[in-house]
Amino acid sequence: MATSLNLSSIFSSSRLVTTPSSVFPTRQRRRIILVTSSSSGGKPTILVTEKLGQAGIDLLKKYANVDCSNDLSLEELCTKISLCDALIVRSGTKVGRDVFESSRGRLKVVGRAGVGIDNVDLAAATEYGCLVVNAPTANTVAAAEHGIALLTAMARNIAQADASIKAGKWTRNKYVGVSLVGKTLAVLGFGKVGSEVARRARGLGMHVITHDPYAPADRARAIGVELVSFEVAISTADFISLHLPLTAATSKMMNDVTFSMMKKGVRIVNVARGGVIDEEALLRALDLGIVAQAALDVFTVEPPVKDNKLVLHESVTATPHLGASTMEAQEGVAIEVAEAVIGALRGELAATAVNAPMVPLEVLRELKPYVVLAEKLGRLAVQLVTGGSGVNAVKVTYASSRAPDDLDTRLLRAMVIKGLIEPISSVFINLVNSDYIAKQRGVKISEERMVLDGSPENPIEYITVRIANVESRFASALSESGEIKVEGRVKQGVPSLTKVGLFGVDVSLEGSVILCRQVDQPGMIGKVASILGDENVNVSFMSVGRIAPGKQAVMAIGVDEQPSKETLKKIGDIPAIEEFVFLKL
Ligand SMILES: NC(=O)C1=CN([C@@H]2O[C@H](COP(=O)(O)OP(=O)(O)OC[C@H]3O[C@@H](n4cnc5c(N)ncnc54)[C@H](O)[C@@H]3O)[C@@H](O)[C@H]2O)C=CC1
Ligand SMILES: O=C(O)C(=O)COP(=O)(O)O
Repeated sequence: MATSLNLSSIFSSSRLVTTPSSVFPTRQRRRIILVTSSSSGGKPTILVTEKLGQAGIDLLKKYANVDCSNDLSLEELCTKISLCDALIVRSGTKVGRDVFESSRGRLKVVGRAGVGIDNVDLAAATEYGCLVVNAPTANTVAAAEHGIALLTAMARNIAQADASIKAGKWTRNKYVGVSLVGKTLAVLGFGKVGSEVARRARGLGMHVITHDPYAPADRARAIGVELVSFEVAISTADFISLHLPLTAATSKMMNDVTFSMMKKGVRIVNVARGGVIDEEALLRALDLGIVAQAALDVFTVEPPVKDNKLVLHESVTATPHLGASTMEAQEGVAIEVAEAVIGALRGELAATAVNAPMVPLEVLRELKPYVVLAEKLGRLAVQLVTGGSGVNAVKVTYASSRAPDDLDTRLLRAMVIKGLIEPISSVFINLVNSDYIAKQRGVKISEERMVLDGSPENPIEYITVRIANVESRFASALSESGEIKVEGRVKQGVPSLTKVGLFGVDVSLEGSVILCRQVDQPGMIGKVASILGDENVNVSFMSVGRIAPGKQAVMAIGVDEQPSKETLKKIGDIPAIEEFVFLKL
């Protein structure tokens, strides 16, 4: 049975909502109350701390008192915020815990007029009951155009030549550039911005390849772009353009090791986030000539320090985070964020909300361990995907002896989506935006209810998550029909993994998991445990599921810490182990 989210009903009535511990930090779990008017009973007050398109300001003024105060110190911001119901920022205002604390409960919405919300402390926002919304689509083209502008300017030394001629020189030989036509461009991250960059680069006659394990292959094919592995992308490209979110997996993705795999003389563009590049390593690669040139719009620390060596480097073209700065994009994001902020102040739902799940407390209490289970199954399943076909068909099965009407699966569905998409994206997913995000990414989620006999005491017996039409980096995770399949139950309150592909296992879903397929034989548990023990990795549990004695078995090992690459290699080198995978929960 497919369940759709009727979000407006969740926001209506008393507007009492709560945050589940699995989704948002637990330091201060409290009920969030969204109210529709300012505490003074009159018009709400909205503080705008950075340049915002006039169309957005005009819209805000129709509904609220608008205070546009740029360049506030933290102290000034903290003083003003206690008099404001909403705050609108771009990337230059740090909205940390102290801001939420200082608001003393009055601040109800933070609007980010752009995509990245790394400058807003989401955990604190949620704890203080403050909704955060962003404007994820209106600056996509601007960022893509800036990427292309940097690519072409870099290849033809435009910035350097311009500085030279302005200094009274007429230097022609020094600024001979390189051509783009026929060259290979690797686009890393084939999301909204990356795909627009790819489309434009094709128009420049470039051969475009992309690495994004989660992007739909048909979208790439439609614009003549080849999806390849990370290694192929970085080692064959003449140009690399970064369009990834800054996540744990992408942080310093460009480092000494990855630079050493690149073609000598590669050229790099970064319009994503500074933290995706190890800036020290880039300096070394530039000085060694591995990287011939770089064009950077974003930096780990913004603004960069005055004598930042990258900014001053002759082979670097730098811009001060201008990706979204076109008249059109700024008007667009201003309208997008203004509508979302006004809607949220009115108590309506924002499709671009990045926090604030809303579920009645009674439902939440009962479903709490299943919420954790759903998210972790999604997280496990997506980590098993490999290859370029992309995640586009996910089926979630809830086996329950409850009558279908007696089980609200909206939160579970949202949490499966959260588990599937958050590890691979810059978006934050909750009950409000999960379906929107899944649809936007071309991920079709279907739900199925399996009605079991027996006592309806437990809301759910087990949940199965299947991803169709993908390859797996752990072949044993495939079901008979070729889908990645993971299944879990709540056992004595603890979410547990009970099936991987065709193999039954029994693993509580905490910490991380190593899955190994092996020839079923005695002594395997001991061998793996002793390798992990040698590195002081604490094993929390082990379980083996086999097809038949002496045949193949899947061993699941729960570990508290992430084992080193060397340790994982030692496990893989055990002769009886046919394949293995390390999964973070
Ligand atoms: N410089 C500027 O002014 C602007 C910068 N941005 C930044 O550009 C970046 C991309 O933004 P959007 O395209 O809107 O985001 P998006 O979420 O639409 O696309 C990101 C893509 O990266 C992929 N991805 C995630 N992890 C990956 C990995 N480890 N390897 C390969 N691919 C991976 C995702 O599957 C997704 O398709 C973000 O960092 C955003 O903050 C966006 C707008 C303006
Ligand atoms: O939207 C984004 O992610 C950006 O990086 C744009 O930042 P800005 O609004 O120009 O400060």
